[in-house]
Amino acid sequence: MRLTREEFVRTIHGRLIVSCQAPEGHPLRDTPTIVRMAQAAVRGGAAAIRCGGVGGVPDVAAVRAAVDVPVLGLTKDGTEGVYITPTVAAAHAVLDAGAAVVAADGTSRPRPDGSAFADLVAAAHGRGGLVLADVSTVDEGIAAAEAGADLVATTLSGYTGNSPHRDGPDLDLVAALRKALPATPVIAEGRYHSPDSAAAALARGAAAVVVGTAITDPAWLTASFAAAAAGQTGVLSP
Ligand SMILES: CC(=O)N[C@H](C=O)[C@@H](O)[C@H](O)[C@H](O)COP(=O)(O)O
Repeated sequence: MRLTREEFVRTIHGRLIVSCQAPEGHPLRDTPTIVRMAQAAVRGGAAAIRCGGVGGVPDVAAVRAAVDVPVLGLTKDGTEGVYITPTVAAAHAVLDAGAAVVAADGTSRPRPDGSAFADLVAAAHGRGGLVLADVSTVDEGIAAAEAGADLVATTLSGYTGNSPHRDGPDLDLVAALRKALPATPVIAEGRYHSPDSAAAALARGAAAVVVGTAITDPAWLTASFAAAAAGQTGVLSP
C-alpha cells in the first residue's frame, strides 16, 4: 500500500494506532498470533497497525496481508543504541513487505551501517514509502524533520540517555514537538496505558496515538490486576 503523507494522515487523524509486537520469549511471540492480534485491534477500531519489531519483515508481510488498514513497519536489532529499523537495508525490506510507513530510529546516534538518518529517508522515499522518525527529544524531532521525515513520534522518550525516564507517557514532548514542528504531524507513543492518557495526547496536539503493551500484552494486564488484588489481600475473607 503506497500512500501520500496527506492520505496517511487523513486516515489516522485523531485516532488510535495499535502496536502489535511481542518480545523474544513472550508466549505471544509468533507471527500467526501477531496477525490475530492485529485483526482484533482493527475490529476494535485501530486506524493503522504498527508491527514488526523482533518479528521483523515476516510479521510486517503477514499483517499487511491480513488487515485492510495501513501498516507502519519496523525491524528491531537488539535493545541498545539504534535498534529500530537501524539500516537502509532494513527500511527497504520493511517497505518491500508492504508497509506504507517505515518507523525508524530518528535520533542522530551512530547507525550500524554508517548511514545518516537522511540516507534512510531518501531510500524510503525512493521506494514510495513514508518515514516515521522515532525520537526522544524536541531537538531530535527537529533534526529528523529537517532530514525529511514525514512524521515524528515520541517513541524513544525514556529509552535514551538524553530523555527523561518516567513511568507514564511524555505528554510534554508531544506538546513541544507540536509547537516546534507545525508542518510535521506528531505521533504520541510510549507508555500510554489508559484511554484517558491516549485522549490527553490528542488534546496536546498529537495527530494520532500509538498504544502497544496496554492493549496487546495479557501478561502486563494480568500483572496490573494481580498487583491490585494483592493490595487488597486480607480485606475480605475468602
Ligand atoms: C522503546 C521501544 O522499543 N518501543 C517499541 C517500538 O516499536 C515497542 O516496544 C513499544 O511497545 C511501542 O513503542 C509501543 O509502546 P507501549 O508498549 O509503551 O505502548
